[in-house]
Amino acid sequence: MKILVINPGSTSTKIALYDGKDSQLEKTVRHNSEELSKYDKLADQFEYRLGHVRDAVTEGGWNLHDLDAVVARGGLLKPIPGGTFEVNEKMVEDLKNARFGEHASNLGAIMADSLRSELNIPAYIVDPVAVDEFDEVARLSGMKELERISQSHTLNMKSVAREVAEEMSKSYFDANLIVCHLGSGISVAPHKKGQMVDVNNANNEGPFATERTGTLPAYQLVRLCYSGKYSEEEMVKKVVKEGGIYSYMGTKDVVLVEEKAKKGEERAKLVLDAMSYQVAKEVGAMATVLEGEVDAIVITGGMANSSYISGKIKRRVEFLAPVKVVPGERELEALALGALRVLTRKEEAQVY
Ligand SMILES: Nc1ncnc2c1ncn2[C@@H]1O[C@H](COP(=O)(O)OP(=O)(O)OP(=O)(O)O)[C@@H](O)[C@H]1O
Ligand SMILES: CCCC(=O)O
Repeated sequence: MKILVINPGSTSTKIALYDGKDSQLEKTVRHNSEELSKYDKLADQFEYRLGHVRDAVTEGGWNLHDLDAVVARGGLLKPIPGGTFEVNEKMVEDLKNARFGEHASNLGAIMADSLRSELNIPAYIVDPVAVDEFDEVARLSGMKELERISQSHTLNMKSVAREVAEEMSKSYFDANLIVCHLGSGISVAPHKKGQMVDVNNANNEGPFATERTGTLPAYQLVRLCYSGKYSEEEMVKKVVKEGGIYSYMGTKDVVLVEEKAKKGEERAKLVLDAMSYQVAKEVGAMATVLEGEVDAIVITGGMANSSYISGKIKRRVEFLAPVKVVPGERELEALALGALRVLTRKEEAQVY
């Protein structure tokens, strides 16, 4: 079964060709900001990025007409459960209109849909950012106008959680895990027997991350919004793109910050320690969601490559459960396997 995998990120498009479970090609196309700034809206980047996808297929020695299916990372959709979904008209309409917000992964299903109609093959998304498996009790924020929204690194978290559960000779659906994805944003989620029953919204709640503030002191935030110094757009940028490590250190390169900390720069060390401390606190909170029944705590994502950061978190949380570190992300593989489960009829595709 020949599967084309597309994972659009804010500054890159990752593409893979899978023959069954075997990866035949993995390619990351980096897009410079000058190129992307030509497009007003995210959805306008569609043709440009799809061109790169077509080139990658040729580069891999495949013909588009050889493909059995296309699968892409899904983005900000209406709240849906985890799993594999068929790309359909309603989904594409919501994404094109950014009905639930802008996110680079919104482009995934738009591109997959175009190839679906051109090649007459099935198109899927798997475990999108918008997966919502919240317990009702997790939805209340404390202000009736503001419901908590589930937005997280579901794809990588669920894929790594399946793998860790298997290592423990359990099914994902029998295990209780707390998964921390440490990337440009951070997600900390309790996975209770295969359901992500809570998670900090990785865009604006929980620990601060490379570029995001996470939860902020509400009253001070309100005052800053009304200070007259910033427009709404600027405030959103401060929270989502210019917060966290970037706000304190002026860089999003965590390797560089770690080097500075190692050379004795106090501020760099304090920032890394504070971020690790906040992640550990969030794990503690999520352990209460699982009522203390935690089989393992999993640390994954780009920053899990740092033994300094994962070590700091581990020290504070290992009293709760064994800690497993799975650095990096395996989103391309997770997408291919999600499509394959449906193509081999192990799972039924859900309808959006
Ligand atoms: N060896 C490393 N040591 C420390 N930090 C690292 C290392 N490798 C990558 N990182 C950091 O990991 C972060 C990127 O993680 P990742 O690749 O998971 O993020 P992303 O794909 O940009 O965003 P997200 O995971 O939020 O979708 C960057 O801040 C990067 O500096
Ligand atoms: C919103 C969480 C997912 C991401 O940051 O990419």
